[in-house]
Amino acid sequence: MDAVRVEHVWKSFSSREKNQPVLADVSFQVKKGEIVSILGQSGCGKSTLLNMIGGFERLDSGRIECGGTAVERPSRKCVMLFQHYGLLPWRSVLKNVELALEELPLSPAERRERAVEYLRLVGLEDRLEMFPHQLSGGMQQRVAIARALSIQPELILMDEPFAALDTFTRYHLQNELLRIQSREQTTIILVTHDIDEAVYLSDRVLIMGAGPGRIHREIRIRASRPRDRGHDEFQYFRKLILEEFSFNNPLPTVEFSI
Ligand SMILES: Nc1ncnc2c1ncn2[C@@H]1O[C@H](COP(=O)(O)OP(=O)(O)OP(=O)(O)O)[C@@H](O)[C@H]1O
Repeated sequence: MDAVRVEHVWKSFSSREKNQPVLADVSFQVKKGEIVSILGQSGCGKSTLLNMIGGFERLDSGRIECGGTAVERPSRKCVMLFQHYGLLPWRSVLKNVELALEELPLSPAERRERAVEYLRLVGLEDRLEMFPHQLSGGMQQRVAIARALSIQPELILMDEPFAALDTFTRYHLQNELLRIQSREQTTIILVTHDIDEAVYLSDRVLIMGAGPGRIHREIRIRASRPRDRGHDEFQYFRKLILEEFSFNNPLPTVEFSI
């Protein structure tokens, strides 16, 4: 069974002056345990699509299913991870993760145990009592990842989760995410602007075009894991995606005509 089904989804936003079509007839499926990235230029509707899958935004028409059930509102089956970690500054690392578990049927001791287990997975077991402002950006995002995973969701939606981090921290966290994802077999849909990130993490990349947003190509990344960013295979997929956006070999601009 598909973990996520997006079927013929249309969406527009209306203001007093006009009706702006944002998504037109978007359909795709994601299998359980798959990592799918959505790439597209700014404003093509990627975040809107992610918000609709998460149940935060209504569709105009079409249907979205998560785990075989129509998505009508946010649910615990699916968590969202953003670029800005969304931690509560007045709660310790441990308490931030425990907070996410409060609605689950766990005793306080079990809640603590689960939070510590996931913080250990992201290498933060020695920072439990620290507050977010005492951590680096990469560590704060690790807390957010631990918090998202600790709920043991069926689906994680990520909206440019590593965009605010420096390259080395980003690479490190991408590896950690893959390691944990393969253990938990969590399904991930990731919105990113970073072509390398999409090739490194994904089983498939969906390329969106704008005006209104549509998926105009799907690229299956048939590269073995763990992936090597310097390998020809990696460069092949990178180039394929760059060509989709016409970033390779741009036409020379004529400066003077005589
Ligand atoms: N709540 C809203 N009300 C009105 N228009 C909106 C709303 N949310 C998004 N839009 C518009 O919908 C379009 C798509 O926005 P969206 O944020 O989904 O794009 P995006 O592809 O994620 O962009 P970016 O890559 O820059 O984050 C934009 O033109 C945006 O202005």
